[in-house]
Amino acid sequence: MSVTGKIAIVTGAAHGLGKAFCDILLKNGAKVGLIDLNIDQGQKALSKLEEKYGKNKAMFVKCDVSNIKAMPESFQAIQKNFGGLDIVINNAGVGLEKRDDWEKTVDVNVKGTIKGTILGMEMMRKDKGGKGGVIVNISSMAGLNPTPSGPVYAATKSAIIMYSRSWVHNPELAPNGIRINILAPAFVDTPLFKMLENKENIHAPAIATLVQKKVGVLKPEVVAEALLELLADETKTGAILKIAETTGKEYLTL
Ligand SMILES: NC(=O)C1=CN([C@@H]2O[C@H](COP(=O)(O)OP(=O)(O)OC[C@H]3O[C@@H](n4cnc5c(N)ncnc54)[C@H](O)[C@@H]3O)[C@@H](O)[C@H]2O)C=CC1
Ligand SMILES: CCC(=O)/C=C/C=C\C[C@@H](O)/C=C/C=C/C=C\[C@@H](O)CCCC(=O)O
Repeated sequence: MSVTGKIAIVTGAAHGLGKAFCDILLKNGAKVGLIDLNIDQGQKALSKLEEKYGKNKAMFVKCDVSNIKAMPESFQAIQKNFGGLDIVINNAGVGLEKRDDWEKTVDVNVKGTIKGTILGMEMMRKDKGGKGGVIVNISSMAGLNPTPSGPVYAATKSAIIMYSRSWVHNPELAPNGIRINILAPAFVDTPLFKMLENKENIHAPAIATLVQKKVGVLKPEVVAEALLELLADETKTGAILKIAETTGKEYLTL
């Protein structure tokens, strides 16, 4: 499936990976709805993308994806504005771990991704008036391996993998034209990664440093190329694409 002419939603689009995903989608001729809870940074990201790719191809909608009651309105606003929906990237995620705010990590990473998947399926299913489409849920290598620096974060990223793959095994999905894939990057150079460099924010910082040396740090643009591959290859559903700077890309079978 070429993304040219397709309509996409990217959550957590103001910074880091989300912004890079919007960039590559627009570069390849898609229209993109950016969702983020940060209005200032969301508008800034939109302005930069408009400078590069022109007006009316992207829009920004403020939404906190941990507020699942607010999410339908944001998805519907994008669908209505562009006249359809073909691609959903559930990317918004946080790594709050050390303090009492760990519940936020569950709310954003798990509840936000689940609700985004439900909305994507409802809006794109052929038996509900959609044309079919593809959902990519952003997990992490931390969802595949024990991660002492962030047990809560790792649990949320594992949950994303099995939630997504469970839907793929539902016999209603393929006939309705819905594919769901999972992208599992190791460290990527984003504001979230910079937050991890402050050892106050993570458990077992010495282990985190060792792991980082082992897996390296990816550029967001490289991960965005991998996303494009998961979107474009129509044979891929239930795929888990792992990517790390030192070892490159690898499709996993669980
Ligand atoms: N940076 C890394 O090393 C890796 C990141 N990931 C995952 O990739 C995704 C993106 O991460 P980064 O770009 O690194 O993070 P980031 O912190 O640089 O950007 C995340 C964006 O999500 C937004 N956001 C946070 N909470 C939100 C909420 N409740 N509702 C809506 N928007 C919200 C933020 O405002 C920000 O714009 C996350 O799911 C993260 O877990 C996965 C593997 C590695
Ligand atoms: C504060 C909690 C936390 O750790 C948050 C992390 C947030 C983002 C970065 C994360 O998504 C990247 C993880 C990369 C992990 C890479 C490897 C691990 O899976 C452990 C591998 C262990 C080994 O090979 O020995």
